[in-house]
Amino acid sequence: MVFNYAEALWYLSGKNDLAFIAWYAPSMQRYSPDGISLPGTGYGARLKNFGADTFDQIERAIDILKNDDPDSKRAVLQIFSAEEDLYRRNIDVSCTLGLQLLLREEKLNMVSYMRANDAYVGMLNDIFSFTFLQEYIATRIDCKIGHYKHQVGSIHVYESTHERTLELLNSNETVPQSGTIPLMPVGTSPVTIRKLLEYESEIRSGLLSFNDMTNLNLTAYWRDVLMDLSPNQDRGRATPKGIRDNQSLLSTVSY
Ligand SMILES: O=c1ccn([C@H]2C[C@H](O)[C@@H](COP(=O)(O)O)O2)c(=O)[nH]1
Repeated sequence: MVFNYAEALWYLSGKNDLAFIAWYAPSMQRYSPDGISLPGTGYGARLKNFGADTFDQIERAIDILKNDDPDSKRAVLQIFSAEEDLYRRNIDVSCTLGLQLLLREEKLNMVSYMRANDAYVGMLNDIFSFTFLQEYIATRIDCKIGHYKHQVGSIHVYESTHERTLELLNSNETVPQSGTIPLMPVGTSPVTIRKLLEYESEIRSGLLSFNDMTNLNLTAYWRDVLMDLSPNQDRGRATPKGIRDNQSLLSTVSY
């Protein structure tokens, strides 16, 4: 879960720097072609700084659905770029083509379109971060969350995780369902996200300790997220977990 919140915030930072995400998951270094960035997997740069004009697609989608055309079929967050090097020499090509937002009956639905998804390692992370984004946008529009549809061209597992995948599928393990699911607080804004990102950077620099976090001027939900990111967090503590909710929202996951 720590990685999930870190990845979601990393996307909202609008950057694709390796330093941020590798702090939570050092294995991400493997996918960086230059040791500095993740040009394909760092979706935040595409979402919030698309192309030469560094266009913020998230703010545009919110503006369209809020102020231009709530019924729009055009609120698409484009991630994959035709300019990416698709040859094997490139180790980091975007797996997500784009995310579509559809506001219907006052609920915000999301459809994700992926060219490829690793069902064992990548899928849950992707579903977490995309539905987190869906919830963030719904909060900004001030509407309820609708369905989430996950569309994938090639969904697969690798030989290295094949055994573990089969074990998981054959086990009786179930996902614990909690009674109440905290929702992202009303009033969450770009200012909130900016503040969170500043605090997150202080966590990585060792300037913000777990104990300092109790005094931050943040709602309990966002304080819990930050506490989750802290290296000296209390791992037994209950935290807001969007992912539990996501499972019931999924309408299709296998193709
Ligand atoms: O957000 C992501 C990014 C990558 N991958 C996985 C899918 C593929 O298994 C692999 C990328 O392989 P290529 O198709 O780029 O070779 O990474 C995901 O599942 N989700």
